Amino acid sequence: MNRDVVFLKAGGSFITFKDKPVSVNYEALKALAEALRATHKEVSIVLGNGGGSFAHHAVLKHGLENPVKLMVKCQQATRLLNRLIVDYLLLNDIPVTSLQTSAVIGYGKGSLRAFTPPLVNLVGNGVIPVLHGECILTENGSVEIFSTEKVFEVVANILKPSRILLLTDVEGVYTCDPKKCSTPELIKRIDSSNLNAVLESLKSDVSRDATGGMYSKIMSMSELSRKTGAKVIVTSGFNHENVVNAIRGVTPERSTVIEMLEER
Ligand SMILES: Nc1ncnc2c1ncn2[C@@H]1O[C@H](COP(=O)(O)OP(=O)(O)OP(=O)(O)O)[C@@H](O)[C@H]1O
Ligand SMILES: C=C(C)CCOP(=O)(O)O
Repeated sequence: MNRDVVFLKAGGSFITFKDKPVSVNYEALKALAEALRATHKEVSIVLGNGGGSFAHHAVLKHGLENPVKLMVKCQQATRLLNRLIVDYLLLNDIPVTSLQTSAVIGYGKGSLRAFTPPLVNLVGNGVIPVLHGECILTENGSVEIFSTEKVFEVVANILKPSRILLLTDVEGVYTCDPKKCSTPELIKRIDSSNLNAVLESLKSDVSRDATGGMYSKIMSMSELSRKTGAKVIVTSGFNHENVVNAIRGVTPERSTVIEMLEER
């Protein structure tokens, strides 16, 4: 692939109102469409959408029911949000199509497997595949709740990303939850020198949603940066210039960069 591959997550905190079940933030979708319009011919984008007030809400509601019920209700929620996003982007002339995560990633013979030709062919032909966080049924009938970040971990083996961009409703990772504390400070960079301290400060966020909140996001992305050498940028999806710059490889001033280069 001769263009840079960029993994872009439209986080649930950005594209939905996470505290209001089944609610889409259309202002965010508009911002996403504008950023994609400005950049999709320059780089190869793999888009992933988070679960937000759709899937996280479904898991909360059905988490204690039997695994099959949880799985079908969760997948109904992930499918719905993914479709709303894909249809919105298509209406805005962005060449996207949906890839149902649970149809291309699954367990077989005890390990995680991915059927990647559809993904590779879409990206190779200038189409933006839209994957999503998902509830995945295992061989023994249990359900694994996969964040979009985990999906990126799986497909990164095939489609080596040059950079990974996580769009949320806040400008990056702060010293404390900017929606709850009075003096949050933006952490501009996370690397091996401060990773453990940052994770320690995020521990209390683990239980906020079904995939471990900001703590699990940083855990997963620092590991992926370590494995691939890719820079990960967390920033607000609402700042058009920042998002376009980040997709093009220019780190925005108001963002958090996660880079674990030294241990490769
Ligand atoms: N220290 C922190 N720094 C930044 N955000 C934090 C922090 N602690 C908690 N948060 C919360 O994390 C939220 C963003 O993380 P979240 O896990 O919801 O991301 P997302 O990927 O957009 O969502 P989803 O998992 O639904 O896709 C913000 O809305 C913020 O309130
Ligand atoms: C809750 C489910 C099914 C996955 C959500 O994925 P995420 O919002 O990317 O963490």
